[in-house]
Amino acid sequence: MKVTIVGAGNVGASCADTISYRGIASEVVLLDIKEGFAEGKAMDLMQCATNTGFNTVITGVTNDYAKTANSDVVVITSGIPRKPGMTREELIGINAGIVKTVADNVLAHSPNAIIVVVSNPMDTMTYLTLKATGLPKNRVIGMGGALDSSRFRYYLSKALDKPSNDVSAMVIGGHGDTTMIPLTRLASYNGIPVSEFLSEEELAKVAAATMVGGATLTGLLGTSAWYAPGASVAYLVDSILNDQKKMIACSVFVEGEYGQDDICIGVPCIIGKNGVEQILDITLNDAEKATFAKSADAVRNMNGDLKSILG
Ligand SMILES: NC(=O)C1=CN([C@@H]2O[C@H](COP(=O)(O)OP(=O)(O)OC[C@H]3O[C@@H](n4cnc5c(N)ncnc54)[C@H](O)[C@@H]3O)[C@@H](O)[C@H]2O)C=CC1
Ligand SMILES: O=C([O-])CC(=O)C(=O)O
Repeated sequence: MKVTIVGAGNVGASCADTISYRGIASEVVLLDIKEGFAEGKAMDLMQCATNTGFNTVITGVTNDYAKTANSDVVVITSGIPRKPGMTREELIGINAGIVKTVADNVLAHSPNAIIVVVSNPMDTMTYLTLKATGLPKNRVIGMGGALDSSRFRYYLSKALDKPSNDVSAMVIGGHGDTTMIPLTRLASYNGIPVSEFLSEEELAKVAAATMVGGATLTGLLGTSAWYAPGASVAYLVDSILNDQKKMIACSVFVEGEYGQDDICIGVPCIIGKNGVEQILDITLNDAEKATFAKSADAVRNMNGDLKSILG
């Protein structure tokens, strides 16, 4: 199975690292616009093979889309990341043009690929990719919920003082500092509601920390995070390539689910070889419904900024 990752920067390279280390794909092509950069990243990663014991072949190319031909999955991480103090939404001006061009280029060589959109603002870039390419909605998937949910589980595990992998929890809604919806009511510690162990106040703190999880890391690192984002993309790609049918919160095109239409927003999805195989339209309580509607309004509002590029 062949995966192309466009953008060999922090997230793209970290994703290639996890995909190869875990043997998720037999072939990974890293493509970047910066001369020699993807070639260097691929060479560095391939020199891990004997020490970590993987057999994936990673190739790096400078803007040569012919080398990406017949990819099963294409991951788009090209574009700029935010700096401390910025929102993801502020990246739209530069990233929209990059994402649209990249999506057109990859599809010219891999017409059957499933596209995973990572570049920010991710929900808007996912919508742009879907509308600009005309691909069926099952083949355009925005990655945000997998990462936000892993951060939610991390913060819950710290509050509970228990291992992250014993915590089950999900974040839906937009992938933004104010649009994310950590579903606290449904979070559990090995099947036991976390409200058995944590007060409402503690849970509110966990939810707030989750929502600004990306901003916190951007403040610490000077640019946005990459290890957990890369691993989250790899997790999603694994479910597609190996038809695992995992339930992952992804930004996908909704048509009536959660009372919304004509936006891409984070909802629980079954992810398999056909991409988005099902959207789980679960019952939210009144407060969650109101928060989801507000999140959807913000996401829809951002899509308005795409008018000039979508025509
Ligand atoms: N959806 C999510 O959960 C997450 C999204 N992101 C987003 O992912 C994007 C990438 O972040 P990083 O890897 O940290 O940035 P980075 O700056 O390390 O890497 C981006 C790469 O894209 C390349 N690039 C720019 N224009 C290109 C083009 N037209 N064609 C090919 N390559 C091109 C650059 O040369 C650079 O190497 C950012 O927009 C960031 O906000 C980052 C983390 C999580
Ligand atoms: O915070 C950012 O800008 C990058 C991102 O989307 C994340 O790490 O969640």
